[in-house]
Amino acid sequence: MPKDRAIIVLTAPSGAGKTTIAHRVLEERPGLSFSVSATTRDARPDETDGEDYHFLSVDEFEKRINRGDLLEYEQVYDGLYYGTLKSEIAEKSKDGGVLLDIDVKGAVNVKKAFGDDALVLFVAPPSVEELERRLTGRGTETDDAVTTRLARARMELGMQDEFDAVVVNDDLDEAVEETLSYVDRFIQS
Ligand SMILES: Nc1nc2c(ncn2[C@@H]2O[C@H](COP(=O)(O)OP(=O)(O)O)[C@@H](O)[C@H]2O)c(=O)[nH]1
Ligand SMILES: Nc1ncnc2c1ncn2[C@@H]1O[C@H](COP(=O)(O)OP(=O)(O)O)[C@@H](O)[C@H]1O
Repeated sequence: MPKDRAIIVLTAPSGAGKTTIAHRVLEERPGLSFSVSATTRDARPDETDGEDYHFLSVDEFEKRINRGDLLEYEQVYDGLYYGTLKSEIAEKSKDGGVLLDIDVKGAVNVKKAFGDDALVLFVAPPSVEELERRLTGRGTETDDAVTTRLARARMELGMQDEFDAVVVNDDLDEAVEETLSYVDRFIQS
């Protein structure tokens, strides 16, 4: 029987490919909705406010924290805030399931909050060298930002055993198929 509430989390070091996989999963499973996080980082050229993120000022983000609007939040890089809005999860999790693309510490917190109602998949790069190539190739970060993300990635890769399953994103199509099979099994369980 399908679950009453389904929360699916893709987590990974920056550059491992979780956003790419998340977009593919949402195309393949239109019943799932995306949890649009709030952030204080600037939008990238290909991002849309309200679709990829809710882009907020620091002031506005801190007001939301104080109002208790956030399920979880982290200052992930350079003091930038990222967080999951409770309002994104409340309805979407019951209505076909919700997909979150969040950092590793946030994923641990979501698992603690939702237990068996949450499936947390860790997307791993095939190697740290390939992760660096992808981060550099994406061209959205300065060299300093790439260095910061790689340093954090080493810590995050050490946490992969804490999650429900690990998907190695080497061949993208295979990683998408594997993710879909975990998602389908979870939603039907
Ligand atoms: N804890 C938490 N992390 C988030 C949230 N939204 C995004 N992140 C994470 O913040 C990190 C930086 O995201 P972003 O700037 O989009 O960079 P990218 O992951 O390298 O594309 C990534 O690990 C995201 O998964 C959120 O709502 N909560
Ligand atoms: N399997 C893959 N093989 C090669 N490049 C990939 C693969 N998956 C993603 N990429 C590329 O790697 C970069 C980082 O992917 P992205 O989805 O933005 O990562 P994340 O959201 O985890 O930071 C992007 O340029 C993306 O096109």
